Amino acid sequence: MTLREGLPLFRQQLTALLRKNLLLSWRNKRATFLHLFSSFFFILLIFSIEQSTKASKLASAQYKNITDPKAVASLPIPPCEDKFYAILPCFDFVWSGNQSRRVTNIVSAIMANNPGRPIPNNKVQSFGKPEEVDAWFMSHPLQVPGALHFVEKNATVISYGIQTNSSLEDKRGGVQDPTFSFLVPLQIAAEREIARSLIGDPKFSWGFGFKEFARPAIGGRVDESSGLSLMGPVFFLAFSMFGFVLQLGSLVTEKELKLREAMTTMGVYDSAYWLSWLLWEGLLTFVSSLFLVLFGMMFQFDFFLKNSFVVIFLLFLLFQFSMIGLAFALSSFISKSSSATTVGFLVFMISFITQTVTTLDIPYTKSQSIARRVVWSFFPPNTFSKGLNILFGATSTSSPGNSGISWSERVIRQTDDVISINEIYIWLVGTFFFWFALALYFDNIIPNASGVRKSIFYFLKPSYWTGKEGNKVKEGSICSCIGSVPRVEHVTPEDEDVLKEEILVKQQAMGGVVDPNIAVQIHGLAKTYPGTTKLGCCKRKKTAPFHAVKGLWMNIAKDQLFCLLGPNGAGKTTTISCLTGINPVTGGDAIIYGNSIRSSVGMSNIRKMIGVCPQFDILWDALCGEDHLHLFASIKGLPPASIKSIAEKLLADIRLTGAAKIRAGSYSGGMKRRLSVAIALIGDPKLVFLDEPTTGMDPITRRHVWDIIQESKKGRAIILTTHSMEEADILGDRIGIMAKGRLRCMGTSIRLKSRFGTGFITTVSFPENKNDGAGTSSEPLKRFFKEHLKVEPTEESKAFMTFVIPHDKEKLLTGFFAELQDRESEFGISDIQLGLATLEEVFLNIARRAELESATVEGTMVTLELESGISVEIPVGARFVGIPGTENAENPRGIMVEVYWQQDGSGSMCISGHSHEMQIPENAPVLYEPSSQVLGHGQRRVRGIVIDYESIN
Ligand SMILES: Nc1ncnc2c1ncn2[C@@H]1O[C@H](COP(=O)(O)OP(=O)(O)OP(=O)(O)O)[C@@H](O)[C@H]1O
Repeated sequence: MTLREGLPLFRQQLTALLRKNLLLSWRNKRATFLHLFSSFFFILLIFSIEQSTKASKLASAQYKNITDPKAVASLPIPPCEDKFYAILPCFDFVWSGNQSRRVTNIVSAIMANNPGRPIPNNKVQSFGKPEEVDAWFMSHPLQVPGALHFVEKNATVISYGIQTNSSLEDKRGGVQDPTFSFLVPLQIAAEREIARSLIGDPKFSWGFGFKEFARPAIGGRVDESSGLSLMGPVFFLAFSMFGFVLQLGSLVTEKELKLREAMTTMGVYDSAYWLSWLLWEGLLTFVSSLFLVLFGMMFQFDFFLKNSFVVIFLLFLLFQFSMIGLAFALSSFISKSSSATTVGFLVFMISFITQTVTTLDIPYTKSQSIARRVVWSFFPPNTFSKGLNILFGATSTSSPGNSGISWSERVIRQTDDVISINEIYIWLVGTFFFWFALALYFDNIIPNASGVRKSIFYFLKPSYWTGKEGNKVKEGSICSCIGSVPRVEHVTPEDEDVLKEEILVKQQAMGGVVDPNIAVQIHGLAKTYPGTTKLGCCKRKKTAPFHAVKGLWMNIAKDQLFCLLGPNGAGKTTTISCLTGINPVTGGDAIIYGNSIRSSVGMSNIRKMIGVCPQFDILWDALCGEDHLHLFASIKGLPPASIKSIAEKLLADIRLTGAAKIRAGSYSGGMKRRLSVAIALIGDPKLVFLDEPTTGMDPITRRHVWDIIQESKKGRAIILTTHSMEEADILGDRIGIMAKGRLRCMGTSIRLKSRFGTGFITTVSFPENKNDGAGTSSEPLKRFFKEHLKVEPTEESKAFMTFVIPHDKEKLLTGFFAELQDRESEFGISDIQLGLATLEEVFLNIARRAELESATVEGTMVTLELESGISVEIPVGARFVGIPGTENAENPRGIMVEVYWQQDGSGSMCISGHSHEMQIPENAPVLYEPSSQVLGHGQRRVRGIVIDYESIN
């Protein structure tokens, strides 16, 4: 099948990615709805607040037309608590002139004759001079609304003065005018009592009336946009945060779940990836901005009605666009999608603070330097709030004209302004490009989910632009110092088949021989994860380099399934990651269908011909099985007309037709694995990597997937890793076992079993009614095995006895078993079974040897508890262990035991038991002898000697 390339592939990928974004938004309806329509709720909220404020204002006299003012005849001195802002305890008034008896009497009369409410003594404070009152005011602010100052000039003249706070005070829609609330009542009272005192008639009185002007409502009408202008900037910012956080979350999720990496492995163009997000978010932003302006107009806000529609719409649209750029840039620094909301909230808080500053016109005034304005404007919420300021100012009832800003007026700077709406547009577009460019840069230099990044000056290298040189990527964060990576020491393989393969590959590589039957040729592939030194604030964290793969040499033929086995941490996944370009190699190379994995051109060719089923399912929870296959098929470049039928066939093959339209998030583990296998097989790839494809599957499904894999072998090479020996046995044409980063053996299943298995396993069964047990009557049978084959039973019970017969006895087996069969009744045998060792045994043997190899270097010991009660320290993986101190005349070299090993749940080697004690043969070489027998705290503990018994047996 011809896959699409170049521009047609770019277009196809872009369409598929846009469709994916559409589906994700559609399936995440609640979030998308909020993104698009939250403006309605914000506008409704502002409208409601404004309406209630307006209603309370209209209830106050200030906002009413006074056509027929009422006269007030009596204005008593009010209690000080009536003052809007009074600090308690307070005084109704204070006075000075208390050295005059006459004045004191006048004040007493003012208090006693206050209409409707005689003033008690504790509500009045007296002083000698006005200066003393001023001094008292300084230390008692807001404790009194007014003061009277009396001077008795002579017997017929008493002068007085009044002090009140002259500012008008507003409280909950009411207005308190100090003149009429406090000044006039004090004046009336003072004049009344002075007159009575001078005239000498305590009943003297006169008529008084006070009437305010008939007037229209103060300010004409309530400013309808006051609520919007106050709260709008914050609300609009909060509204734009929905899109910001959702965008950030989507990008980080794709990175965190390695979905982005999976698409890259499938060959997605970075340009298509970014453009798809940009177009989709741009569309959502366009619609949400449009709705915001329409809702604003619907609620009849002057701001939306008087300013030009296009002017407002563009401000919201460009602001949200520049926030998309900022979200793209920040996404590179976040590795967990759960952090997106936190980052969004942080950006909102910062924006809120800077917006408040911008509302005060800082730094957009002539007194501020241009540099400060430029720096300030790089943060989009700042220019946005300046734009809102200008537009609110243009429609405020307090501004002359208040007719808003038309399209043609956008270029005009308003009086005292240093920036016009048009310049704000330019800033928003500029900052979008600035943040977007930074996003692309950060995307390349910040390590991806596999810890891989480009050099910080990658864009300065011509090879980046021409794509001709190596696929140069680095590992580790940009803040960590990576030490020099030590070379992997070349070790000649112990296994003759591995050595033969290495020599062959080297010869082919040197001679430039390209065998047409070879799909993958691996040349000394090595991978070392660099040790890093992270400089924290308090300490330095250092990790040593780790050699995960230490030089692999092998050929993988076309039409062959190569099965890579190995314990946890053997380096299987790392090998696959290197071959698929996810991780850069440290040494060596691999040629896949003639393309080097070290070249970026080679890698992009390789991506077109491989399929990968990663170890962990990389799927979108919200997309269904069918969506995944359509998306990856499009990314691969399959002709659009064929995608539907190919997806249907693959779904049928993996038995997911019924679940094709169900979201992958609700699939079982096995269903997800099957979908991952199907994704790997899309587009008929020439090389398929299957990393533990059947993990988590039930036995029936597993067999079915084996059938699929078996069928897919035709015409392609498959590299499969697994922990299931049965799977390897059934599927693997060739099996390689890796341990500790090295290939330990390779060959067909039979070859491995015969070379690395302990030999032939014979199980002899006894009839059920045999009542004298395995004791005495089994002795002749044991003797028969011992005499002919020199083997003892490894397991025995009433029902059966198992013997392991070494390979070197193979020639004797025909005669031996013929005689055994003839003497069945003599030995009381009911059945005899003979088989080769299992692959599991081979695997354990190889893993054990690898453990022993590193344990002897690193000194990793475990304790073996012998049945005799002795504890022996032995290296992990040691099979035959001699016990020091057991030497005597009968056993000149002492005794030894065979240690049985198995893997625990985490894949580590642990002791499962040991054999009977036996004599160490004279000719058995010592493989490893510990340097000291004395261990910690002076306590004597025995350290076992590792005997190479296998070499003589
Ligand atoms: N990014 C990394 N940095 C440092 N060490 C790593 C990194 N990735 C893997 N390793 C180490 O490399 C070794 C090989 O890992 P790898 O995943 O290839 O093993 P594996 O054979 O696939 O094991 P499993 O069967 O558990 O998947 C392990 O010891 C692992 O801890």
